[in-house]
Amino acid sequence: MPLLGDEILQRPLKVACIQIASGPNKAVNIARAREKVLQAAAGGVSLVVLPECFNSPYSTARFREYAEPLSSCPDLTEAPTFAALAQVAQDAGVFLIGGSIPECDQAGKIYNTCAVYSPQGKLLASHRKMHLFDINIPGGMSFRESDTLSSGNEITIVDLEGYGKIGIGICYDMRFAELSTIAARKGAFALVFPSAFNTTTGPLHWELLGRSRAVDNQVYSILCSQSRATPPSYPAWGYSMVSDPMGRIVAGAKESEDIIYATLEPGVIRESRQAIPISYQKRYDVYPDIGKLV
Ligand SMILES: NC(=O)CC(=O)C(=O)O
Repeated sequence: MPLLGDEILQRPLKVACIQIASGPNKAVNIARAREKVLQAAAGGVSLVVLPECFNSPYSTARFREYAEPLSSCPDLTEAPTFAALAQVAQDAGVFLIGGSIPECDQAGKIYNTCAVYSPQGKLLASHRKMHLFDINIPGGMSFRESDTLSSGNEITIVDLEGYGKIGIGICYDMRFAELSTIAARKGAFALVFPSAFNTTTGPLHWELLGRSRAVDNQVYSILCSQSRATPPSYPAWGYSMVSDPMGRIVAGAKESEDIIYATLEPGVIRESRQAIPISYQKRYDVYPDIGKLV
């Protein structure tokens, strides 16, 4: 893991995180996302992030209905959301982390997938949620993504040309520290999580996990949530946030619709790594080097 931030983040990067809620009308969800990406880009940003499941209700029963192929799918040929993401990345001239949407593969399986586009509208990478959100908190939140979704099997690191590399996870993926640590040890300067925590787990773990992943790895973390919706919709937590490598929240939203902005600075990564050089203090003689396990 490099000590100095300059090596991993080549120059300051202005990012925006769009906190919006999705509804049942897919075309409206796509149009709202486009409008907000263009609005954020007008603020001079180079990287824009959308939240998890922004083209559909966050509901296991509805995912198939909203799914689209990224390459091919037996019953579906149209991919209006992926096409709109590519187009708006190009129109806005930004790197776009396209939140996530249900993706259908050639076998007809559905994934919760984040597509990443270049400022020219080229698909740079896609991440399929690796850890499915299957929980049951009595009196709180119950959810079983595995009822309809399949899990991805790859850690996704994307090169944003001219800046450096970022690691991508989707929401529940942030609870699994290994994914973040592997991305950081492979040189990512930021970990980006399109998300939709909820009113049970959000107050307990959202900020804690966002700041922890940043501090563990001395990188920026970017958590981009859906905004709070009214019942019976999924009660997304909101509170999108950017944490710096010291765990300071440098941009944050409340629960309602918002766009937050932050500038990621190489010097902040460098200073945190010089001051607290944990990457050199790790005891790989005692525990295995996680970066060498992949
Ligand atoms: N929605 C998720 O994937 C995760 C979540 O809400 C949580 O971990 O809590």
